[in-house]
Formats: sequence, C-alpha cells, structure tokens
Amino acid sequence: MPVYVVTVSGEIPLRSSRTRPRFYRRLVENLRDAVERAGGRVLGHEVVEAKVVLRTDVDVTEALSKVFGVHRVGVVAEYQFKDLKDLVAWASSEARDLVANKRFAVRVKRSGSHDFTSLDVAREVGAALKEYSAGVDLENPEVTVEIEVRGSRAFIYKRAAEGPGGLPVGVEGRALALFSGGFDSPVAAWLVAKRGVQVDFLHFTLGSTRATYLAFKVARELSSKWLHGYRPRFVVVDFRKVVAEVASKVSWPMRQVVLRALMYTAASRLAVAGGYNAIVTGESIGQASSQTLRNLQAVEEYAKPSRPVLRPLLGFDKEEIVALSRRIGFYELSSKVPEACAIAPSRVETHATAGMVEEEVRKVDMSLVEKAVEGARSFDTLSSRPDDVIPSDDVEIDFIPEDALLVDAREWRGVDDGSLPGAIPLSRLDPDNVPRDKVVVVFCDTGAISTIVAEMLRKKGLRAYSLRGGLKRCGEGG
Ligand SMILES: Nc1ncnc2c1ncn2[C@@H]1O[C@H](COP(=O)(O)OP(=O)(O)OP(=O)(O)O)[C@@H](O)[C@H]1O
Repeated sequence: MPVYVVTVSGEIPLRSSRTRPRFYRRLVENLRDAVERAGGRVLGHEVVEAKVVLRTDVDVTEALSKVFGVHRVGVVAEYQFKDLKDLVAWASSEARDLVANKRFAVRVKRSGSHDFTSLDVAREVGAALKEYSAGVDLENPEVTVEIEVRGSRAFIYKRAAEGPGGLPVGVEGRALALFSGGFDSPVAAWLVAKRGVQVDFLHFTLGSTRATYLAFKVARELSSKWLHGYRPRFVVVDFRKVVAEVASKVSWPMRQVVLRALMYTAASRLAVAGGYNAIVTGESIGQASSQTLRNLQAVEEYAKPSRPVLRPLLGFDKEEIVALSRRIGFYELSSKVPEACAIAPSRVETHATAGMVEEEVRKVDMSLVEKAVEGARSFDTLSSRPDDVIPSDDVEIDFIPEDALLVDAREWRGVDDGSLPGAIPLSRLDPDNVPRDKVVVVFCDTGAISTIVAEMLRKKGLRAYSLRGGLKRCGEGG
C-alpha cells in the first residue's frame, strides 16, 4: 500500500485559522479526485502540520504532483517505533539501498516529545549507513536521506516529485476562460486555476470546426490532469455567422478588434448567466498586432464586460509562454490548433478607440451575436468525446476526426484509386451495423455527391458528414 507525504504550498499554513481548514478540506478532496481519476482509491488520509499523509492502493505519484496546492509529493515508508534504537535500526535498513556507493547526508525533522533530538537520529542513522555508502558528505551529498519523526511514527522518503504549488482549485471562486486551445489560452487558464480558481472554458467557433475539435482536446487534457474536485465545462458558441457578418460589413483594419469586442460581449453575458466571478483571456500586451494596449482599452471600454477580465499572461514574452506550455504538457496538442486567420487582414488597426469600435459595430446585425449566445452548447470535459463538439447541424465537415469511419462515395472508381487510408466503399457500408454516435465521413472528388450521400445516411440515423471540397481539398485529421 503506497504511502505519500504531501507537503502543501507554503502559503496555505499561513492563512488564518478560520480559512485554513477550508483550504485543507478542499485540497484533500482534490487529492482524492486525482487518485480516483488515476484509477486508484484513497484508503486513508490525515492532515499533520502542513502535510497530508495519504494511503492509496496504487502508485499515483504522477497524478498527485499535478494537484494545485501541492508543493511536493513524497513516496514514503512508514514505521511505528518503540525507541531511538528501534527507529535507527528501521531507518538504516530502509535507506541502505538509497545510499549504496553514494556520498550521503541524513536530514531529520521531528515533532512531538521524545528523549532524543533530530540530530541524535541523524547522527546514529548516518553512522549505521556509512559502511554501505561512499561516505557522509553534509555539504554536497549525492543523496539525502530524509526522515520525519511525528510522535511515535517515522517516515522515510523513498523518492519525491515536485508539485505545482498554488492554491487548491475551488477555494477562490469560478472563472470562464476564453479558450482557443492555442499556446496562450491554455497557459492562461492553467495560471488562474493555479491560484485556486475553478475554471470552465468558453470557445468560439470562428471558422474551421477542426479548431473547435482540437481546442476541446486541449481542454480535456487540461481538465483531466490539472483541474480537480469538479467537472470542468467546455462551452461552445458558434460564431461563424458573426464572423461572416463582420467580414462583410466592417472595414478591414477593424475586423479583428470588432470580433474581439463581440467575443467579449458574448463572454460577458455567459459569465453572468453562469454565475462566474471573472473572465480569463490569454491576451498579452503587444503580442499580436491586435493586442496593443490601446486596442485592449478600446475593446474593454466598448464591451464593458460585466465581470473583471483576468489576463495572467500580460507580463510574459511569447518564448516564456511556449516554455510554460511545454513544461505543463500542452505544447504538442496546442501546436496542432490552427490559427483563425480568415478574418485577419494584413493591416490591423493598432490604435483603435471605443468610438471607432462602436461605429463599426453599428454596421453589424447584433441579433446574430444574441442567437449565437442562446445557442451555446455545453460539454463535460471529462466524459465528452472530441467528436461530440462537432456541430450536428453541419452536413459538411472540413477535416477528418481521428475515429471517424471513412466512406468512399466514388463507387465507379474502386477504392484503390487514390482513396483515403482505412476507407470503405459506400456499397460495403451497412448502416444498421454502425453505432449511432460514430462519426461517418463520406467523401468523393469534389464534395457534391458525398453531401447527397451524407444526407441520405442521416435519414437512416447515422452521424454522417460530407468532406467539404472532397479529395481535391482534403483536410487533415486531428
Ligand atoms: N476561438 C476562440 N475562442 C475563445 N477565445 C478565443 C478564441 N480566439 C481567441 N480567444 C481569446 O483571445 C485571446 C487572444 O487571442 P489571439 O488569437 O489574438 O491571440 P493568441 O496569442 O493566438 O492566443 P491563443 O494562443 O490562445 O490562441 C486568446 O488567448 C483567448 O483567450
């Protein structure tokens, strides 16, 4: 049975005696959630002086090291000792392998009343281990034997993993994170969650649904690894009609700024409706040309968001954001998310004012924004599949989802003729044997015949889509 000593972030023990129990309670709940998501069970726990001792049925070191509020996770051996002699005998037999042929030091922390000091324990364990090692080296040891004595119990650290620090998720209210899934927004959401905020995701489909599909994957990864103690939501707002409206009515240089203002307006409404305390974005100053300080001011002054907008990346350079994205494990997935560039003109207004935004927004049919917000769909990031976020109203799809069943509608050509890997010919498709939630992507040369076929298959109850543009403009899978 693995035993862990979880050291909590330094700032938790400093909280007032009224606040502290709530923080510990939430941390323990989140640790339990992390253990269960990793397929284990908590067999017992206790909070002892800024540490949580946790007993589980399987190894969950990795999962525990991703819980906010955790400074360090120690995998320990535990012993109930009688006296100093007994303690030293146990500790030196436990640590023998650890120090084998290495220069070592012993460090002891002690609490409770004993007839020996920490130094006594260190000295005696050190002496007992010496013959197995390359000698004691207190200045620059290769390994440190860490022993904790708490009352009549002792722990010895076998190995340890660094935690992320921060505060337990859930102690600081809730925020709605504007989430594209690119490098910036996941890091922004992560940083806010690290401060104890329960984060849900808000994604706008601006063009390709592949971007939405991939953004969901990033949100799912972030949720399952890092966001404990609740079930994060992924809210999707289909903004494609709004994008088309902006593209046709707004002057080129202002399109990006106006689109951002409308995203703020929609986010603000959803934040109020969902009872959130704040909105989060991955904006930083001067990074993309549309993110100048003046543009940020113009957008916020125009949209007057009803909740504070948190921008945790404001002080970061792009390299720092990418490095953090790598460190916390989103780099690979985020790098696949396509940039939504359809609306981005080559010349972007960098000195917008609220007045300019207002003037441009007057040209836009705002009922489209209303409708998009009303039609928002919400998914549980932990149990939903990326396929679920693909809009079912679209008959066409512009990419091939990973697990899709591919159907070649070019009967007359035969499947060997430039077909896609894994595709089956339409004549071999038996609709009765296809699960109702399976995404079926039908393709032909141009997308014309496959659209008719997809509609036909939908009538038979299948989740069928036609590959837009056909093989001539074939998209990549996620
Ligand atoms: N499709 C979207 N859905 C939700 N929020 C978005 C979307 N696109 C952008 N945002 C929000 O606006 C911020 C700035 O987006 P922008 O595309 O200008 O910059 P970015 O640096 O590429 O951001 P990211 O790397 O997060 O995509 C994002 O970090 C995110 O918070």
